[in-house]
Amino acid sequence: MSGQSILLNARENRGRRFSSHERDQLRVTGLVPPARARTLAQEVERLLIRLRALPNVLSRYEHLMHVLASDEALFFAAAQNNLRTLLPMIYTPAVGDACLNYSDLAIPNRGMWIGVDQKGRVKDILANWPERNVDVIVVSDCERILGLGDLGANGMGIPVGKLLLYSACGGINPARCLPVVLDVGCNTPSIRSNEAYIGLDQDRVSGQDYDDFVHEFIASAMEKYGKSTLIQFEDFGNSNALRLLNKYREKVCCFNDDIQGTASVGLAGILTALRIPGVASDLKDHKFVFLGAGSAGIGIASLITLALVREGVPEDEARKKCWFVDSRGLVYKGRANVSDAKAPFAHEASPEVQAVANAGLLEVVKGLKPTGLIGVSTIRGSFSEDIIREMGSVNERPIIFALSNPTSKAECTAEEAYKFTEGRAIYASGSPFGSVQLPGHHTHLVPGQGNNSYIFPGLGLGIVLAGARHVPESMLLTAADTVSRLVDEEQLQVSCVYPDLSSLMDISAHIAHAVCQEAKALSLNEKNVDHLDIKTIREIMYEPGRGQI
Ligand SMILES: NC(=O)c1ccc[n+]([C@@H]2O[C@H](COP(=O)([O-])OP(=O)(O)OC[C@H]3O[C@@H](n4cnc5c(N)ncnc54)[C@H](O)[C@@H]3O)[C@@H](O)[C@H]2O)c1
Ligand SMILES: O=C(O)C[C@H](O)C(=O)O
Ligand SMILES: [Mg+2]
Repeated sequence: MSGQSILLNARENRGRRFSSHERDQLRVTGLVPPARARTLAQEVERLLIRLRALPNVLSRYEHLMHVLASDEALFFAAAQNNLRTLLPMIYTPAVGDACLNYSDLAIPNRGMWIGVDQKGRVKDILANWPERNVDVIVVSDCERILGLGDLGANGMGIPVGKLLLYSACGGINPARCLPVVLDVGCNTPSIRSNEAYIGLDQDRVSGQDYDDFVHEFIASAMEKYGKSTLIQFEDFGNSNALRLLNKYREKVCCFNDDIQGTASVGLAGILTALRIPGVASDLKDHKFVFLGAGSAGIGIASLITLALVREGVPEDEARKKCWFVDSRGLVYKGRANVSDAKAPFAHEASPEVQAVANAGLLEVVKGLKPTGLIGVSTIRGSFSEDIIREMGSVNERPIIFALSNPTSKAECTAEEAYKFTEGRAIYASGSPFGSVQLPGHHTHLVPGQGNNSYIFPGLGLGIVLAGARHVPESMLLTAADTVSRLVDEEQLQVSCVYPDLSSLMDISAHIAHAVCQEAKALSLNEKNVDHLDIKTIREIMYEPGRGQI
């Protein structure tokens, strides 16, 4: 490799960090400025200063994508050592803005867009990806990007962002990550009317054509990269997400992050809340009302059910702990438009149910008196002051999770949840909110970020290390237990139900260890995991300037 090609290769390039000896050896002397070699820590500091000086979310996103494309070690060193600062710039909420504007961003291409017009040629197109080994593929058809809807090919920011977290939080080598958008069209006029739109200018395909295309992609990816490559389905629309998961979960090493990753992080937060004084300490004694009965809500409720079954509660009874309100109101047996996915959580039309069946969320909360309210509806403000106050009046410590992303879609803010419950709410949100100091309260309250980013990097790492053939639900359960266990007393004191975000690399090592053990217990591991204790896993995780997996 010539000196110039080293500098042009993001994986090799170390810019001004090459020592004078390396500069001579690699023949880059003269091609980088002559000042004395800088350290990675100095470069990270400089990058943070630069980011602070940039005027807005999109300029910071653009800048970071350029750093990523020119100096990967710098990007990931900055991210791993400054997760609290960098995550909101590359993931939710910034990635939402980035996707809305993707066609107009001045950023290098990253990932693969495979168009439905290329049906029959997917294998050949995949051959264009330069890497021979891929551990994780995150694939989206972009029909439901965060709570922003169908963004078509602009949704690439999501698979890219998820995989950046695989490396920054889960220590997967970035060279072994493949972001994919399956461009099956877009039904959002404002996205397609942009003359610079990067996707296919056509309506979404559906039905058999859609299924065949998705299948061709999965079969081609398996053929090229092997059966142990993990496929993460991300931000598919509601009509396809669960259907595709059920179709492939036993056949392919895959999971759906919005259903299963979310379920795991949701359950982790709930399990942690049980340890806070004033909250019933037994999961059996809880009742949850979900606003939104889509992938995320059904996913969380299904895993709560599994957690209760594990404690000996019969499945039917366990399901009764979860209630759903969707855009048509309370979900109950006999109501119109109760899909197969919602049906297991449709309650008998008892007088108690009928009394609130046609009322809004406030009446439902008044009637059912839930211990927890979980927002997965994409509707900002749907947890109104009245509703939050009602949760506060029926619970000493109400659990209020506003999980919709990005920030602009959160059902309520952290401040609203705390203010209207006099600081008693146990609050978490999908996108980050800062800590809150209520007047007259001496401790500040710290909202947890109930985001599947606590789960998928470690889950994926464990799956890759074990060479797991499938991803059974018990892995999601074990990941939830692990995250919950890692929440310390200090976090609980400030009402935070998740561990410190900046320790995500360590959290992922713990999850990966638990997942490897689970794979072994179920004989799903193609690889030996006996030597993989937490310390060993932590040591082999990708960290710039250190060993790589
Ligand atoms: N925090 C996380 O880790 C996480 C993970 C997954 C999804 N999410 C967020 O959750 C939201 C939902 O995601 P999803 O995958 O379930 O989407 P989805 O499209 O599958 O489901 C959305 C649900 O909301 C319901 N809804 C829409 N308007 C409503 C209204 N006015 N009142 C009540 N319900 C209404 C819909 O009927 C549907 O059931 C998104 O904003 C997404 O970003 C967060
Ligand atoms: O992407 C996120 O931040 C979480 C989740 O997968 C979502 O779709 O909202
Ligand atoms: Mg998602």
